[in-house]
Amino acid sequence: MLHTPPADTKDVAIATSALKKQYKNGQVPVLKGVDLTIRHGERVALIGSNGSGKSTLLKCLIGLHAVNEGSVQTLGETFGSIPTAAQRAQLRKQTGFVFQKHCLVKRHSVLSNVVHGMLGLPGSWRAFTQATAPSSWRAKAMSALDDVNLADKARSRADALSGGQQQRVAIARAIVRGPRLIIADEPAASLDPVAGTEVMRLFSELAQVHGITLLFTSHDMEHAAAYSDRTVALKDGQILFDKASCEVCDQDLRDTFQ
Ligand SMILES: Nc1ncnc2c1ncn2[C@@H]1O[C@H](COP(=O)(O)OP(=O)(O)OP(=O)(O)O)[C@@H](O)[C@H]1O
Repeated sequence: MLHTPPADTKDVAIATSALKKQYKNGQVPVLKGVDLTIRHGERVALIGSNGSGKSTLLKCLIGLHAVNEGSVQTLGETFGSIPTAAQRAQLRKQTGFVFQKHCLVKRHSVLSNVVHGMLGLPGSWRAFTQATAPSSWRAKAMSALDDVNLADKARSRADALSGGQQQRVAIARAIVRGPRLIIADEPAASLDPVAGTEVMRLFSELAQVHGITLLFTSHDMEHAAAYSDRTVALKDGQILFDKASCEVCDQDLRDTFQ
């Protein structure tokens, strides 16, 4: 069952049409015609077996990978193969990324790591550390740290924090510029159950409070059910189902992972 696309395109955060992707060294296409529409403010979980193409799809949506056929529209930027440099800059400005490996600069302070979220903005060399950043950026970074309940750790070295805390810093770094979209690839995968649940809860709440569109991948079906409005399942390079997360049943999951 596929989700009905919104009638009004201004409601659309992400839309793909017959998206196909095959890696140059790949034997078969990874994505074989994906039609996906996500409205602004939706929280969407992308699920599927290992190798089903979830990360590839995320990268195509933000222009990190070239698309072979079909088109992508992300935050109003429409592109075929890859976005232009100007489109990429627009996407970068409005999108926050969080990955399984949070990639913090270990020897920098927590606050500096959040200020790094400003990189890519005009004058962004000043985001190299919190010391060179304008006070308004430091204030935004402190506010983002407050959002993830880590304001008291601002001066700590990043590597002095636990894995779960470091992932919360990565979330603060992703939201510091006030993105319209957050793309998160298995954000809780390397965390213990308690820290993972806390990270997902924060993500979902922040997205809801700030009206951010959230698209995340997960192998944890409890996370997908609890922290998204919609679940999209990928199988064999196509969407197997796309439905309200509260309607996903055991049979859907068996069909996805068998
Ligand atoms: N840069 C690349 N070059 C060539 N093949 C790739 C590349 N990235 C991914 N692939 C292949 O594309 C397929 C889909 O990979 P992808 O990482 O998108 O899947 P996934 O659903 O995110 O998997 P997982 O759940 O294991 O993270 C796999 O067969 C993978 O080997």
